[in-house]
Amino acid sequence: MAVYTDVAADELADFLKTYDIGELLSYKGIAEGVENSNFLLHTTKGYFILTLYEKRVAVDDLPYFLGLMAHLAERGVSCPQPARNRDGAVYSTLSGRPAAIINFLEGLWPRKPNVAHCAGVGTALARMHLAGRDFPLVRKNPLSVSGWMSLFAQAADRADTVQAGLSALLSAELDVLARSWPTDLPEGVIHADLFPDNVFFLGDQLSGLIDFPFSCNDILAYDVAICLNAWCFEADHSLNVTKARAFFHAYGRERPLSQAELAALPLLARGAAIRFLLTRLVDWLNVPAGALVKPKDPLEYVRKLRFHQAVTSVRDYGLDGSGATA
Ligand SMILES: Nc1ncnc2c1ncn2[C@@H]1O[C@H](COP(=O)(O)OP(=O)(O)O)[C@@H](O)[C@H]1O
Ligand SMILES: N[C@@H](CCOP(=O)(O)O)C(=O)O
Repeated sequence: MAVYTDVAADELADFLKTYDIGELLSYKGIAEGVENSNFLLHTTKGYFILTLYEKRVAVDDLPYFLGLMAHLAERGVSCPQPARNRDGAVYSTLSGRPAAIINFLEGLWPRKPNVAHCAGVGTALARMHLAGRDFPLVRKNPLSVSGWMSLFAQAADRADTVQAGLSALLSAELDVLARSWPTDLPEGVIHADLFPDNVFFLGDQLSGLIDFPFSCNDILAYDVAICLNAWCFEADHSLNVTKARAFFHAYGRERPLSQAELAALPLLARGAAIRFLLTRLVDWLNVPAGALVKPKDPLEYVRKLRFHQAVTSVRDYGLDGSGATA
C-alpha cells in the first residue's frame, strides 16, 4: 500500500459514523505497497484497514473483489472481510475516492520467504482456485495481453532511460506473447497479485491472504506463474529450485496441473514477468509529487523475464514432464 490521497481526521471521524465499528481513536497511513492509499484505523472496537482505491481500480469492480473475499471466507480461505455501513454497503466514497474498510488480519508477511512459506502459498493458492469455482461474478483481467500493450505505450518512449535497450526488449517480447498467449487452458478466479507482502503467516503457518483488487477471471496456471516469480527467486535473481519444487508440489496436491498447463508454464511465467515489469516501469516513471510511496524496481522483472526466455523445459523449474517434482 501507500498513501496517495490524504484523509482529514474530522472527515474520517464523520465517515466512521456511517459504520458500526466504533469511534475513531487514531489512524495512520501505511507506507507499504504501491497501488492504493491505506490507513490503519484504531477505533473503540478494535483495528481496521481503510483503503481508498486509486488509479488501477474501477469503482464498478469493487463488488467483484469485495464479494470474492466474502465468498472465499465462507469456503475456508482466510482473508479479510469488508465491513458494511449502516446502509448495508461494503464501499462508499471518502476524500473523493471509492473507499472500503476491512478487518485487520493478524500475522506478518515473510520478508525472506523460506521453503515452508513457498509450500504454504502453493496450498493456499490452489485452495483459493478451487474455492473460486462457484463464485458467480465475472471480471475479465484488464492486465492481460491487451492491457500490457497499453502499459507499454505509456512507457515506451522513456523505457530506455531506465535501462538501455529496454524498449526493444519489451516490444519484441510483447510480439511473442501476443502471438502465442494460450487460449485453451483452465480458467477461473485468480488473485493475480499473490506476492509475499500479500500473504500473512504466524511462524511458518499461513494465516491469511490480503489485497484482492487485481483478482479477476483468467488462466489458473497464470496465477501459479505469478507466484513462481514472486516467491521462488532469490535476492541474486536466481531461481531457487527447492522453493519452486515445494511450491509446485503443495499446489499440485490440492489441484494437480495438467500436461497442457505444465507445458505452458515457461510462456505464462514470461507473461507474468512482463505484467509486473510494465506496471513497475509505468509507476517508476510517474511517481506523483508528494505521495507516500516507494516505487518497486522494474529491473528485477527484466532479470526474471530473461530467465524464463532461456527456459527449455519445466525441468528448469525443478519439475519432471509429468508434473511430479523431479
Ligand atoms: N487486512 C489487513 N490486516 C492487516 N494488515 C493489512 C491488511 N490489509 C493491508 N494490510 C497492511 O497494508 C500493507 C499493504 O497492503 P496491500 O493490500 O498490499 O496494498 P495495496 O492496496 O497498495 O496493494 C500490507 O503489507 C499490510 O502491512
Ligand atoms: N505486487 C506488485 C505491486 C502491487 O501492489 P502492492 O501494493 O501489493 O505492493 C509488484 O510487486 O510489482
